[in-house]
Amino acid sequence: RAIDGIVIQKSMDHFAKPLITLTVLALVSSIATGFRGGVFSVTFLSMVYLTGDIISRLTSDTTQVSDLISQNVNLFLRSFVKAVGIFIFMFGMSWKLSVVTIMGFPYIAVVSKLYGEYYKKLTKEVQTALAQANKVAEETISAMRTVRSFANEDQEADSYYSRLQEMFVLNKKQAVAYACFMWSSYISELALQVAILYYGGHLVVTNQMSGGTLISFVIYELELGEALESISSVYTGLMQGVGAAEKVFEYIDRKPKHILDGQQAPETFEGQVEFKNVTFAYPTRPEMDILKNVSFNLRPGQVTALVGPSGGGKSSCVCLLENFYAPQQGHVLVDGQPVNSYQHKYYHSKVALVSQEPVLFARTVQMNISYGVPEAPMEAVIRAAINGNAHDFITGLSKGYETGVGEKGAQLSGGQKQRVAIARALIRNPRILILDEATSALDSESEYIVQQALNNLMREHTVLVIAHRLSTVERADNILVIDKGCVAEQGPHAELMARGGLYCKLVQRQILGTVIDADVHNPSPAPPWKLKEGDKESAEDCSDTENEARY
Ligand SMILES: Nc1ncnc2c1ncn2[C@@H]1O[C@H](COP(=O)(O)OP(=O)(O)OP(=O)(O)O)[C@@H](O)[C@H]1O
Repeated sequence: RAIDGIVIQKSMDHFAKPLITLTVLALVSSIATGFRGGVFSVTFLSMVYLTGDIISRLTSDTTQVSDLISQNVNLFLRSFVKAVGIFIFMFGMSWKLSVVTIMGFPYIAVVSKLYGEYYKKLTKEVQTALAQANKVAEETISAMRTVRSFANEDQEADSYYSRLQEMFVLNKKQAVAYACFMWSSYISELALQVAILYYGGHLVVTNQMSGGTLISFVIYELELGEALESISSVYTGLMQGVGAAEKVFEYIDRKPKHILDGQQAPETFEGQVEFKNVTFAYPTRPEMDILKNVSFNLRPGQVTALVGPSGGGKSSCVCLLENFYAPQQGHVLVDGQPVNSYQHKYYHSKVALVSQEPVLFARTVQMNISYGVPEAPMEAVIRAAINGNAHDFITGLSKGYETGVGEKGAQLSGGQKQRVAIARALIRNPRILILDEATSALDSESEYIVQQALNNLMREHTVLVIAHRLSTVERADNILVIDKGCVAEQGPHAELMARGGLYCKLVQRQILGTVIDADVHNPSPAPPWKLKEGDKESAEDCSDTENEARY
């Protein structure tokens, strides 16, 4: 109208009115722009806040989702609203020219759809390749000493490089797809402009349209082209975000196979454990039964030792008692109730595990001991450390209980880590204590002291010990020999020795090994654990070559 006002009517009045309208619209539009920016910032800040808890696990994917979506949804919405608005104006000006414009749309839509799908697929593949590359890097860095000690740096670097190469190939495909898409959208836009000018010129020449209207139409068409262009470029980013989001939601939507929804939290918890005809296979290998119809009892005040050949299923029994998995058949009962019927937090405040290779967290010693019970007072932390024979070495550290232990406890020695882990178990005063060769990394003096502390605990608690060193289990009230997923025999040490079965053979193997060791390397001192004469004899009695080979 402004153009027609000057070019055709040649009147300032006709020109001024649309100019005022333009000014008002510009003002309103700038306010709307500010509002849009503000609303988006707030919305996406809260989105990042919501994804914060999973960000550590899925850093790159979640960051990509929130970055790409926050940047692109904003632009996409603006361009979309703008394109629709412009189109309505164009239609109001000349439906004929608008029809010419629309004719180009199906082509643009089909190309965008195909491109979007392809780009999304590539993005998912890139995410997977990146995750694999990161896995290699993470594993190598966290196991740097192992890599060094085998001088395998080059192979690890090569393996990382080959994963990056895979990603690079995918990135190149993305770049080619983007180039083709851009090329086709520019061509289609250009073709559209030529068609509009050609047909519009014809309409003006035949007096079906004023020159000013054609100019406005062309200006709108340019704006429309700009809006469509930004929609298409944003579309790439959005598809990338959607691809990454699908991966993130795959994780979020994963349902745990073993659900921790137990509700029971009784006031008294005695710690009577019963494995009742338990058959168990790991979910990753469902066809292979690791435990077969296993039944046994653990009683409060008693120490039960699990022994047996490697791979027999001892740790798997611990996993079931810790409620990490559910058995396929049979029941794991504590005080007559299935372990999964107890409330998760409650159960693990009553059942504590000290594993063979305890994992500490990159926090202070005090935080590691009070892990899971952050409200525990300092006195309780110190008491637990004293009972675990860790107090002396902790007070000798530069910052005492405030000393950081490094990633996975790497700044402590094996024995120190184990003592902190024992203190971490003792602080909760558990009713059931599971010790997986818990004293294996200690020197004989520390072991003696820790053993004393554990002995005191053992009188009131249900204790399950997994031991390879038979000296550790000699004193147990009951010994369960687990072999190939079955309870091969059970009873106290003397009874099993007299029976002359598998246990006897295991003992005999160790005694002979130790005696030979002591003779060869260190003829004078006594072996690390004391043998009674009778044991040695009975052990020799049950020697047999087939079992020699197995154990
Ligand atoms: N997460 C797992 N997924 C699949 N199979 C597993 C898993 N963990 C252990 N196994 C298999 O279960 C069997 C029993 O393993 P388990 O760790 O219970 O034996 P173990 O008696 O404790 O052995 P060790 O004395 O060597 O520690 C082994 O054959 C092992 O390969």
